[in-house]
Amino acid sequence: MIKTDVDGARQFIDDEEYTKTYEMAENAFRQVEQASGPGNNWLGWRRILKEPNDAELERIERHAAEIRKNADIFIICGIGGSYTGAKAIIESLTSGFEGSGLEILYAGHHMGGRYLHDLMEYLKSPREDGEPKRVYLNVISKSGSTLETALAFRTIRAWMHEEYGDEAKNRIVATTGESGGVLNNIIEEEGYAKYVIPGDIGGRFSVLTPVGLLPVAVAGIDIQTLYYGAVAEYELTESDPGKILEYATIRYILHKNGYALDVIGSFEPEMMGFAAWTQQLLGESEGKEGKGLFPATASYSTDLHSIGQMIQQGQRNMLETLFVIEKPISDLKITSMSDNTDELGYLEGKTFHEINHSAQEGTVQAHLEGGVPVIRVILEKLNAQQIGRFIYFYELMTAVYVYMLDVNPFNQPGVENYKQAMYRLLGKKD
Ligand SMILES: O=P(O)(O)OC[C@H]1O[C@](O)(CO)[C@@H](O)[C@@H]1O
Repeated sequence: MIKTDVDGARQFIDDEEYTKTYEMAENAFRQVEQASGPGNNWLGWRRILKEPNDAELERIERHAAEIRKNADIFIICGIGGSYTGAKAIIESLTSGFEGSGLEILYAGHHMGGRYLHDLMEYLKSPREDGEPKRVYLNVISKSGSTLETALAFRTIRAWMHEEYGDEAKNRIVATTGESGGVLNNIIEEEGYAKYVIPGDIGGRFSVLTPVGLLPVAVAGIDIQTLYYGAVAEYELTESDPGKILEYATIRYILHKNGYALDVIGSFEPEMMGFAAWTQQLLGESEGKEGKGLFPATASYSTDLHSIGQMIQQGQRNMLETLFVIEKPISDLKITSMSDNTDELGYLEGKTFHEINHSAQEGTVQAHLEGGVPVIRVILEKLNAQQIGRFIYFYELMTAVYVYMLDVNPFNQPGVENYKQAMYRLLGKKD
């Protein structure tokens, strides 16, 4: 199960205030459970774990196996919740140094012209053996109209049709809402394979739908284990939500007492994709009506040598969340050397994981002394089962905590503002 260590935050909180606020967390959990809070038609991320759709999981596995067999490159084309979760899972469970095999690339998550130009050049360039690259594309957009994604999709699919002719339609997969929107029109016209994003699940809560599951399965990750990890966490927290309520209570009290930032990070670089995923999950859910903790991210030790200074001695308005892995998948012993010119001989016999652990403990001690409350969220091991649990743990914690703020966790009205201003400048007709 997902464990937490909140001692480093509780010391900043008065016991009486904690007990009183915990009751609010219980009420907020009841709102989620009974679907009685604002945005209660957006709770499909719970429904899918209560009633798993095994037929869909199997369809995704079959399709992913076929893509893995035939593709050199698989492009995930989406923005926000349409790609962040898959990227986080893939980066956490694959090493990035596999070398040969299927390459996973991303598009549609920004409008950088150079990036897309260079990506297209790369796709067009032949493989080492001189053969053309076999490219597959998964466009993921619930609305089907997000401009960043739609433009990248237009660019890549136009080239794929030119390059592969009729075969292109077997290489393009679309994941979108049940009906409506231009993407559904394109799918109908071209005959692309389609996966549906359920209407009651918003983008940032959609990683355990085909949005995340198809790309993750294509990356060779066992989606059954991932999915049923989330189911296990769902079942556990239905009867025993204590850890979630504790976490939400602490976050709520710190927010109420004037804290403004949550610096989310890890000493494990492979968890940083999840820092980005959590950033969107929390940010779009709580940042409304003048409320919310700004979710910043920090990768350690790297960022101890940049924003570490600020965390230690800057404005005292931040808490810190650390994702911890107890047992590493793999580890490395410090190299033994006959001489000790580099004066590191005292570390011989230790592993990098052990030393990283000391770096983490030392940092937590320093940050606590510097007045920064620290919450640790702990995975026993980095595997598909624990990651599935972690995903649901955060989804539920987010919903409970945001209900405590008396805010609808499931909409993001503010995101429209930049779109409208951009469309005006681009001269889009209504
Ligand atoms: O899947 P779509 O409709 O392209 O939206 C992408 C993302 O944009 C948002 O609606 C706003 O950022 C996110 O919630 C969503 O994940």
